[in-house]
Amino acid sequence: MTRTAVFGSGSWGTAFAAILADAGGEVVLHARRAEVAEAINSDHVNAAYLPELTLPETVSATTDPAAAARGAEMIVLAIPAQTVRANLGEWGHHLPTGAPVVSLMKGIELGTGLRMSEVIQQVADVSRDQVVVVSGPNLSREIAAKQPAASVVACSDLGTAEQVAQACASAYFRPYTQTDVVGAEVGGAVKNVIALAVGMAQGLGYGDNTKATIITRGLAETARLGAALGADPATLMGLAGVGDLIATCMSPLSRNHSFGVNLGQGMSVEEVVAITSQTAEGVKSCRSVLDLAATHGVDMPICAGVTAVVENVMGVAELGDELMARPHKHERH
Ligand SMILES: NC(=O)c1ccc[n+]([C@@H]2O[C@H](COP(=O)([O-])OP(=O)(O)OC[C@H]3O[C@@H](n4cnc5c(N)ncnc54)[C@H](O)[C@@H]3O)[C@@H](O)[C@H]2O)c1
Ligand SMILES: O=P(O)(O)OC[C@H](O)CO
Repeated sequence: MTRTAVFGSGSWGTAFAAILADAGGEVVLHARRAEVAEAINSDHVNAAYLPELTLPETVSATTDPAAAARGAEMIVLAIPAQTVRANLGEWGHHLPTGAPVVSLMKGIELGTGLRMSEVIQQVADVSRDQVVVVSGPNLSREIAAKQPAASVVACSDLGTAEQVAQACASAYFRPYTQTDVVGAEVGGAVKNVIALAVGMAQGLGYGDNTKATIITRGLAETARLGAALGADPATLMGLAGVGDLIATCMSPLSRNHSFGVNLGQGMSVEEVVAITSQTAEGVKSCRSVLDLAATHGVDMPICAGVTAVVENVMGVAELGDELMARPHKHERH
């Protein structure tokens, strides 16, 4: 039985803890708030994030990072992308030497342009072959309801990817191993930005042609950035690319999609931030994706427009006009 410490007891950390337990593992969740840990231990429920999910008995929780990490054979990180560096700085020294460190985050670090696996390697002092990325169409509430889903488990070392895949394989969660970590992370980070754009279009009242256009051209932007960073194009046609893009852009359960809908319906960025209690990664990562693209000379007009809206330098309606007025070009470019 694999013993795993999951850091971050929000929506995805909690749902992923259930996956690991349903796959036969023992899980300790690290929670920042004592009341969250107490409710998980006494009632087996994380009411603040996933009230409908009853956690298996083999999931417990603690607010003590050292206790969570003690004896863990695997570490899972399910925290906001922009706080990973600070969080690891705080408790990363408790992580056991040699254990795989699994990143569930979908974002690019602001200021450095680093992918989450790169931040983890830098701050937690772990090797590239030890860092694993899990990414795919995995809306936490559907997973919590045990609806069938699949995901990519990517690591430069295939053996480590297989070990993590084994630990999370269950009747409702099907992992596919990969060695293309870059592709998995680029797909996960960019789809959040594209989902904001699709949400904005929906909020403005536009229908499926517009949404399909944004998704498809969003995939083209993702593929261009992936190619510049050395990703395998096939990864972006898979679960961590097009699969996650479809789920996030189409689902009312997506926080990024919903954030965009609210903007499209006329709320200001500040108003939507004020009513958003969970992490909508695209709001921060639009800037870091765009900066990363600029560093590599990659054109990402949808991401640029979303960033301009999020940074309050362009209105939502203007974004559509700008994109439609761009010079015509060959579809492949
Ligand atoms: N929810 C999903 O469906 C889902 C699915 C796949 C991937 N992800 C990714 O997983 C990551 C975590 O997402 P989530 O949905 O669990 O987020 P969430 O907002 O539901 O939970 C975030 C968790 O991180 C903790 N945290 C630790 N340090 C924090 C800090 N400094 N500030 C704020 N919170 C802090 C919070 O207490 C909370 O437990 C994101 O990168 C997200 O894109 C989410
Ligand atoms: O709710 P979102 O927008 O963070 O999306 C959740 C997952 O990443 C979907 O795979």
